[in-house]
Amino acid sequence: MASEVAGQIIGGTMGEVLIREKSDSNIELGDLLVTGTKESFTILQVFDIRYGSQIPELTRELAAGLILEGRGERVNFLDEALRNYRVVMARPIANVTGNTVRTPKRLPPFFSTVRHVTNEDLRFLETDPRGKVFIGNVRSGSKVLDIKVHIPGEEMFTHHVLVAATTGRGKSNLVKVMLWSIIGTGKFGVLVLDPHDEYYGRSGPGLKDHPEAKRFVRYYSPKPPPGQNSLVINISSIEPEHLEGIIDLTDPQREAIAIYRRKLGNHWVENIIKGVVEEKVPERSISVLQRKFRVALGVYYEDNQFKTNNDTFSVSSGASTLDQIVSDLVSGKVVIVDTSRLTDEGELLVGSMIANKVFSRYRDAKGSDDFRHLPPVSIVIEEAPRVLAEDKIVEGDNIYSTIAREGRKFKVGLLAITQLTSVIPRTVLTNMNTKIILGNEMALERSAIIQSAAQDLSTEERNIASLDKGEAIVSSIFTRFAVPVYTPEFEKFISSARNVKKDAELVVE
Ligand SMILES: Nc1ncnc2c1ncn2[C@@H]1O[C@H](COP(=O)(O)OP(=O)(O)OP(=O)(O)O)[C@@H](O)[C@H]1O
Repeated sequence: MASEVAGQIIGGTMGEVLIREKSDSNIELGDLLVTGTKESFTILQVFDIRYGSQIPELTRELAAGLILEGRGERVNFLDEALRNYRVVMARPIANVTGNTVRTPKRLPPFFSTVRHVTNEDLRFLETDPRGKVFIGNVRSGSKVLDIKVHIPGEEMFTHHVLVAATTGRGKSNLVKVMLWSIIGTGKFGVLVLDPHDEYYGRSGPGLKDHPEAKRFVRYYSPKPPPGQNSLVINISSIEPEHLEGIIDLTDPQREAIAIYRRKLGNHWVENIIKGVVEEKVPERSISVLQRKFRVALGVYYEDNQFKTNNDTFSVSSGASTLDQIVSDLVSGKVVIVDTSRLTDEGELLVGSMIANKVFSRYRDAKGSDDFRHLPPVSIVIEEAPRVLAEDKIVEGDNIYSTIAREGRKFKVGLLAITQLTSVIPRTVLTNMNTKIILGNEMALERSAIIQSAAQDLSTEERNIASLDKGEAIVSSIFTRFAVPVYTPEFEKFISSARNVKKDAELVVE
């Protein structure tokens, strides 16, 4: 990228510095510009561009008319580049002196020149990647720089992450790249509830292709490939609280459940499904619960036997699956649970059961020596409003909202992926301290994200609307400013990552 002059500051305010663009410098929306010296400079980000002209509008209109009507082949303006130009609006986002980065509180000198950012300017963003999660390369507009952005994993995971974008902008791709970068470290347990079965890579590239996958990736599926694990969960592991905020229940149904649980212990679900009548429980409640369990668990009782339509919930096997998953997480593995054959409720219930178990394991250990050695656990949940939307939380706290609120204390976090941010309550959103914002054409969604971001993104509206696949803005309390990044396409990323020796990636400033 050229380091020559790209423009000159001609006025403005702290929130909107006006720059006249040099005619050939091709400044784009989202570009990072720099003003100052090598040792001490300000980075500005472009958020809008407009035309400027020295020629009165009426004259321009007349000239255009002459050209358009075929009478002005020779009409042109004296010193075209001097008289017509573009004015760029940019916002100072960081003051950099050596390795110290500050939020700008002063305007750059009036009339100073600006240039495009270079790799050298951003070296301060490169840190030792150990214990950190790779998000992508710094981006200036649509130009990708050779600077990798890593965020400290423990802090990021336990303070929750929100990945927001409309469909097809690369949310899953980004999360796959992030997870790839931590596999093999053993420092984090990550549970991926995968409703589209797209993380492991059953029939294409995926996390299974990581060189350390054998030791650090576990795949649970109703139809596991050789060497992986069956996702079979015994229904006797279900506790009434696992259903909260996941299956809609009325008060009489809750009471019925409490009676079955008290009288029949772990066999309560099985007996409801079987239709065993309990005193004081209206038959209607039982039949409604049977129907709800049939939808959520896929288990029903017919011809004197239990039947299942998804092979995941079982009456006879799978008693140790949850413990196995928790033990995988606690030993720093990425656990992918293929929930593609389950209904929404079934998937959320599986997640709720695992999350509950992890959460109580960590809560019980809190304060002990054991706790210090437990790795942080992050739970990746696609279409997060299914459990975090306002109405889901009002109905009754579910484990996901509990984790969003207090998981940090216990080293358990959420990585929530969503197309809809606006339906998630502000209290939950503000707890999500890293937001990775990909393209979004819906104004309402952009504004929900902007309002809850860690940095002031009020000028980013247009940028967010114009982001292409893989382009994102990372707003986090762990970055000094909202960093524009490009996350590579997973397939390309892993083929280059496999060619680079791990150590060679280690760039220490
Ligand atoms: N950084 C990228 N560069 C190029 N192509 C990409 C990039 N990220 C994603 N893609 C491609 O875009 C498509 C959609 O990506 P992805 O599934 O990650 O999006 P998504 O936002 O998760 O979509 P959905 O909401 O439907 O789950 C995929 O075909 C993927 O290969």
